[in-house]
Amino acid sequence: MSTPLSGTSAAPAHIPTATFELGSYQAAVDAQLQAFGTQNFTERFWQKDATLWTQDAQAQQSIRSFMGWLRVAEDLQQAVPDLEQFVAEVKAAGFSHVVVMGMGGSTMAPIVFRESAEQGPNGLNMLVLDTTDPGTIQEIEQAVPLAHTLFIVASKSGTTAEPLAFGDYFYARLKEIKGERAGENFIGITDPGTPFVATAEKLGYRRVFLNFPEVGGRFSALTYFGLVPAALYGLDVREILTRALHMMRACGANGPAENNPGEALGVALGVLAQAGHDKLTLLVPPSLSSLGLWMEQLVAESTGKEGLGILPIADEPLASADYGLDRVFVYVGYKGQSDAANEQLIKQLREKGHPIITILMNDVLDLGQEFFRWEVATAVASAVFGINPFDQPNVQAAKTATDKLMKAVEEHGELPQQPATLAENGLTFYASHAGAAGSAAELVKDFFGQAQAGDYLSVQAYLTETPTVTGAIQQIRAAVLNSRHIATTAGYGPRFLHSTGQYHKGGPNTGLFLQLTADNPNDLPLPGRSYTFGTLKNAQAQGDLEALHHNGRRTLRVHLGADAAQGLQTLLALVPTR
Ligand SMILES: O=P(O)(O)OC[C@H]1O[C@](O)(CO)[C@@H](O)[C@@H]1O
Repeated sequence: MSTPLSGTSAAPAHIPTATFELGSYQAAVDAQLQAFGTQNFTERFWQKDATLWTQDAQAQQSIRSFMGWLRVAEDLQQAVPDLEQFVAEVKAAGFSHVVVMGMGGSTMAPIVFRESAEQGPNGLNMLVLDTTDPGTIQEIEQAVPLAHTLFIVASKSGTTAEPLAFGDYFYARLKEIKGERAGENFIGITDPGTPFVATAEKLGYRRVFLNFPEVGGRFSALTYFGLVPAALYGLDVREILTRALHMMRACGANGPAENNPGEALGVALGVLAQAGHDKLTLLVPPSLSSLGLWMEQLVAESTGKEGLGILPIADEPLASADYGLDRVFVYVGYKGQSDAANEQLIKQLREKGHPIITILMNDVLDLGQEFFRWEVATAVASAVFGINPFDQPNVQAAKTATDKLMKAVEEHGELPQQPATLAENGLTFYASHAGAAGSAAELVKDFFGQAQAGDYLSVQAYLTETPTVTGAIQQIRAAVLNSRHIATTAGYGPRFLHSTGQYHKGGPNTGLFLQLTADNPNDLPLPGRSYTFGTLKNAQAQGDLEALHHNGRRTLRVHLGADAAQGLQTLLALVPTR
């Protein structure tokens, strides 16, 4: 890559346009592009030359074995007739609904497809389950006609606790209805040879799609993990893949350097992050509001390690005052479609001199192209940092802590209790840095008072997702953004553990973590286990808190009591607004 990048990229007409307004950082970005050109970066990238990322021999081996995503869209194109036939078979069998069950990369693309695109005329109603929260599981159970619902257990490793638990739960429910024929309502997506393949066969699953071992979870949007659900939802997967292949060629070794959309984006993001602009603030029209979930997982879990990283900031309320200087704003929207609120904001950001990148898609099927562009960009930004984008070392720490806690539950019947810092008005507080706070108001004030320029707030909600709860969390974010001027993120647990969770523990120590928990009034038993979904969720929260402490992070857990919405209002009243 040798041609300097500036202004609008001269990509072929069928590629969504990208515009870079990088101001004083343009020179550094151009210099990095020049350096990559001298190193023959593009060709080596496509040849899976792991020395582009690291000099560590073991890490190089792992990198080489996880670059199958580069060409996997070609394999999937061959599989389209089979996918179409499978959808026809499922419809002929009388299914009307599909529930996709999995974590992180195994469900993020289906969430984006479902939230961003209309259900196709021949599609099934689709829901996604990616939480151990018993309230949400019950909602899903009540929202679908069980006998006419196809359940997808999606797990690359075939060992992740959550999807296996979801599968067991719904299989037991189906067994009550269909007896030995329960397996007809289940399919699996997993890698060849995982323990789950044997389980699925034993239980008589309708089908198991064997995925590609050389594709990691967060790079799997354009594999069976993204495309089986997309096809069942009635989307034109052939067209999604055709467009992904356009992007693949534009990012390919033989394309002209200035037209390489993935490298252009990756170099810009990498260089900006190194210069302190490490909060990738995503702006989207309402119809693309879930894109941030997918991007968080891809970018944060890939880059957030060794004290480095890029943190996506998704769905943030608008700031009433100036943003900090740690931001790069990325707008992803549609060509020719007005988006007045974001246009107005971008105008102000431009006047203030913030770096801004704008990507305009033609329609929703261009997501196929964007998935590929962002995958390349993430790998390229990681090369700028010199880190392995394909591992997630710190996710395991939280999982291990949770496993240990679950063992204690099996032995003693309950989770070990944590000593509280203080309790007031129905809320219980557990602070990592308690100081001398004598009241809840002081404690909360002290917690947010730690915020410095460049820090971020992470609200971690192990709660049932509802509009009211989300609204209250957004109010907390707005108060902190406007009073402390730091970037704010929010995620429902345990979903975010498989996404931004890596960055929280492995990235820079700039996070303030507000963990929210509540009672589980309508808990659900887990078939074959001595514990409930609620206990598992509590152990995941506690395990992650331990992992955060182990990494010296600043945390405040607030247990909201029996009524999460009510508890959030009480907490909100304590959050400083100035
Ligand atoms: O598909 P699996 O193996 O169940 O893993 C789910 C998710 O968990 C992680 O391995 C770790 O969070 C993600 O990278 C992955 O997408």
